[in-house]
Amino acid sequence: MKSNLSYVHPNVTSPWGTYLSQVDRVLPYLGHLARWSETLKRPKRALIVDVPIEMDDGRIAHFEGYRVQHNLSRGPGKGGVRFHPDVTLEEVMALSAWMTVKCAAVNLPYGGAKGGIRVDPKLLSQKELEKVTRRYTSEIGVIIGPQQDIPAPDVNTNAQVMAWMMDTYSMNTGTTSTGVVTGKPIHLGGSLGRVKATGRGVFVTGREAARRLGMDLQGARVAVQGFGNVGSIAAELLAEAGARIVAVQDHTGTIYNPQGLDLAQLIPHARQNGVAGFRGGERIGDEDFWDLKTDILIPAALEGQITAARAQRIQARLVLEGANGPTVPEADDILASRGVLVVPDVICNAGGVTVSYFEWVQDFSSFFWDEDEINQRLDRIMVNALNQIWDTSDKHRITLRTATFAVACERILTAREERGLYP
Ligand SMILES: NC(=O)C1=CN([C@@H]2O[C@H](COP(=O)(O)OP(=O)(O)OC[C@H]3O[C@@H](n4cnc5c(N)ncnc54)[C@H](OP(=O)(O)O)[C@@H]3O)[C@@H](O)[C@H]2O)C=CC1
Ligand SMILES: O=C(O)CCC(=O)C(=O)O
Repeated sequence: MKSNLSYVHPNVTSPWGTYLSQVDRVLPYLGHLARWSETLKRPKRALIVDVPIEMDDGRIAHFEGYRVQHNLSRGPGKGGVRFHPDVTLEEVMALSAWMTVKCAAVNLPYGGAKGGIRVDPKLLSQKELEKVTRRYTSEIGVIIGPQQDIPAPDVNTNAQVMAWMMDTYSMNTGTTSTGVVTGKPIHLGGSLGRVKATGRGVFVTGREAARRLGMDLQGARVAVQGFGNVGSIAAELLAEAGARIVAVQDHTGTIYNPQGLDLAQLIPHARQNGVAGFRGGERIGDEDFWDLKTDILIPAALEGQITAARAQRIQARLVLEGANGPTVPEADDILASRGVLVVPDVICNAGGVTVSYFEWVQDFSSFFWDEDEINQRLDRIMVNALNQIWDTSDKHRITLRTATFAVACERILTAREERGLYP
């Protein structure tokens, strides 16, 4: 039956339109499971909440918040919470769906979920930020929980925000529920290695992809868009492996140095002021970033950044998708036809949720692992998952993105089929 919901026919370059197009591309590889494909195209549950708070000046402000549970076939929902002025329901739907695919790609016992609040946290005081976080947590409290749906950090959220979420949920339920969120501070049940885990996963998949391409990381030129948690850590680890970070871009501008930027100075500078104004490189136009001669490009900001036009200009041989949904479908085709290898978000940035899973397991057992053990387990899971995806890509002659969807969707839909339909 034709649906009258507007999100069913979105623009193909929007996040949800991009995701639906990615699903369409994998259907020929799903065999009999393809009859369950609508499951992938419909979020299981979407909650819109009003988040009212009293601002420091006495005004009452209302913010719109969301929590979408895309699929719960393989386990509880899992996925971050984003605070950003452009967050929409449709965007959160796409982000939650990519979580479903990502968790299955690395074989974690989770479904996919995501949340967000349409708010610019840069305009809030710390007290206002805490109020927004706590009210949002109470409002979505009806659908989250250690066995239901476990939020984590995403854009503009961090360990402090997770601590407030954990505390609010714990107060509301009369329990100490460390397992309700991951990415918490260490002494509140957080895991060693979680802060760097997403960037580390980008590095691990990048290292493996470079090895298969015969690309030496020593001296490889890297450009990074988005220099927050994911971008800066991926850059740091690649630089430790000998790569040269020649360009970084954030909201404040783009900095370029063909000899390599000094990250020990750039990272603290960027945390305070953004990358613009950094003296160890030349300021270039934001659009010029896409023409730079590089070996590796890491989009680590928001969705839809690699458009068809930019895909024609990208010089890198390898794109590591730190961000979720950075490449629109037409750009994917252009990059493939130009021989640019894309390691897709749904495997490339899965390091974060993998260590979130370790955190959740540690919280349940109240037994905590050391950082070496965490990093080794993370490396092993990422490499094994990537190898399987690579084999699938070779077998069917499909992109790594479609291969990741093939591996993941087979797991998701098998679980769906095995659970059956009737209450
Ligand atoms: N944190 C995690 O564990 C995970 C994150 N991801 C994904 O990685 C991406 C980045 O997340 P994360 O690093 O956590 O977020 P952060 O908030 O730490 O950093 C986001 C970075 O992106 C920059 N940015 C935002 N918009 C633009 C733009 N239009 N052009 C250039 N730069 C921009 C920000 O710049 P500024 O500060 O100037 O606004 C900031 O440097 C997102 O897509 C997220 O979903 C994926 C998996 C896990
Ligand atoms: O750590 C998590 O649970 C989820 C991280 C996330 O939001 C993502 O992978 O996009």
